[in-house]
Amino acid sequence: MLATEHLQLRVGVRTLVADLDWRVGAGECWSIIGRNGAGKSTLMRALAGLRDPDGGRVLIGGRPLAAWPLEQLARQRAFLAQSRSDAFAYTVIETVLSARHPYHSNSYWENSDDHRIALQALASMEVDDLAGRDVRTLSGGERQRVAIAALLAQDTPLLLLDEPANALDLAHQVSVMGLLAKLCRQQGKTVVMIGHDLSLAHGISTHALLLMGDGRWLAGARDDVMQAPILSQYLHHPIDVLRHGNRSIFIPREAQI
Ligand SMILES: Nc1ncnc2c1ncn2[C@@H]1O[C@H](COP(=O)(O)OP(=O)(O)OP(=O)(O)O)[C@@H](O)[C@H]1O
Repeated sequence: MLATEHLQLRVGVRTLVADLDWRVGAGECWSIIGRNGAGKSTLMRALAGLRDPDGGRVLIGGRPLAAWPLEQLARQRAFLAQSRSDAFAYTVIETVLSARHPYHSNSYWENSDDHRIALQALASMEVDDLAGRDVRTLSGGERQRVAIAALLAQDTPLLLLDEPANALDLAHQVSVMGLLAKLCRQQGKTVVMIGHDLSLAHGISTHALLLMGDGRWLAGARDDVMQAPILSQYLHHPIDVLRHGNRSIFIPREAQI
């Protein structure tokens, strides 16, 4: 579904990602993990086609990003950015309906199917009761759920999410993550997301990509990569793992005071 070949990402003189050869299959759920500033968002923007690589290339469905016409690309991948600012008084439903735009190049896109799909997406994020509200009046968590609803309404095989759990309360973190996992398992969608909560990431991911921030990276099946010594090295902090039923809970060791 998604691949990178010899991908290089740099900012200034600093190399963030070096020679990334990475394959993401359909139905897989990947977590990208690394310290602040390691290059996770930079990589995500390159995967989405919003930033040119400094070397190598990104392929979606075997085709280089540059070869995809934009409208077709928008039917392949949806992207949730880390933050957004709302300059205009759009309503919640208008915001989600605009995600249907790639399906209607030559006609007005607001047909009844679009409304059904948009309302369904809002309901899945439990924000359908906010459909008529001005997006600028929403709380941070409500706005995040509306943004995820828009991503779902775009109905693409590949979902790229930069910190989807941002601003969500505990219950919604669990339900959003559960929904993403279900989309992979039951509908064969491919999810690549960034997250700082290791336990949450471990709970839903099938695979993980670790970034060191100096070019080095490690990609593989979740349980091969999400091991305490490896995570401790990549996150520059000692981490312990506890088993709780069939779950793994990742605990950072306390700082010495
Ligand atoms: N336009 C830019 N000019 C200078 N430095 C930049 C620019 N864009 C990004 N950087 C730097 O590149 C590094 C990687 O940024 P990026 O946003 O990808 O990190 P991240 O891993 O997503 O971090 P976080 O966990 O804090 O979200 C950071 O050190 C950032 O300051």
